[in-house]
Amino acid sequence: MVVLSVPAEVTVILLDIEGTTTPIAFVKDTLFSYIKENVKEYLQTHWEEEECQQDVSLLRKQAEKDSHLDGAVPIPAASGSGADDLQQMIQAVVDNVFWQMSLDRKTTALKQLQGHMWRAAFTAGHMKTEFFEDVVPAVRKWRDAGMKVYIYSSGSVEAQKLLFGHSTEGNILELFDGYFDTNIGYKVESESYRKIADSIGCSTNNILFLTDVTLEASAAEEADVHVAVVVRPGNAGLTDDEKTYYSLITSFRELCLPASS
Ligand SMILES: CSCCC(=O)C(=O)COP(=O)(O)O
Ligand SMILES: [Mg+2]
Repeated sequence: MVVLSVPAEVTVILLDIEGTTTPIAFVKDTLFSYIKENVKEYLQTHWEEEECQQDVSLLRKQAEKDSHLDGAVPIPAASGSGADDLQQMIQAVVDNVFWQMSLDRKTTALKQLQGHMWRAAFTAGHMKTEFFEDVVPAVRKWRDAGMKVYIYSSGSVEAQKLLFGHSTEGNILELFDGYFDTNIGYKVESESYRKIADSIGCSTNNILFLTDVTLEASAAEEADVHVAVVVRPGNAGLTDDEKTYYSLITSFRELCLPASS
């Protein structure tokens, strides 16, 4: 087995979800399919609720920012009160969600709605999160060795807690010291990693970030965070340059913690 030595200054391991702890196939075929199949009915059922109105309002603001993009789907401002107007509005939101998902956009607005929609499916036991088999044993081992373990995903913190609270391994929320999402900043922006370090109360070079996406790895590295790129079945391929440049792991078992941890 290839081993990657974790630098002695690392005290925090920061984990991405999709493509790192969890197969992309689970996210696409289960989580995202659920949204596509249920978004219209969800909006029709929950439209009058405060939480749903906040989600729609955030999506509308995002749609305004996106108006210059090719194929962007606008969401009209609430106007009349007729049933036809309501159905048109709901259809615009549905179309906007489908458009954003077709591009795998990671906007806070889309992720917030998705998190709220998954709540019913997870709490009813209709969905259980899948992890690569090495993930949970490794996280337990890291924690036993004194490491802090955090999650940083584009999925909302609320969604992250649903994922780790309802998994094929049971409720494993206790394994994590905290959760970050795009409210702290996008994963492709270096500043997000500085803010995460501030929030944890450590230096950026105390963090090792594991992700499948090299744009995220590059942003983290620019902030002086240690990174390793996770290569899993179903992940996007890497270029030869990326393979040479980044430390790669195919399993969390390949990480070797410093002796004092
Ligand atoms: C709670 S994560 C659900 C998956 C998701 O919505 C997503 O965008 C995954 O992004 P990641 O940053 O974990 O690659
Ligand atoms: Mg990922």
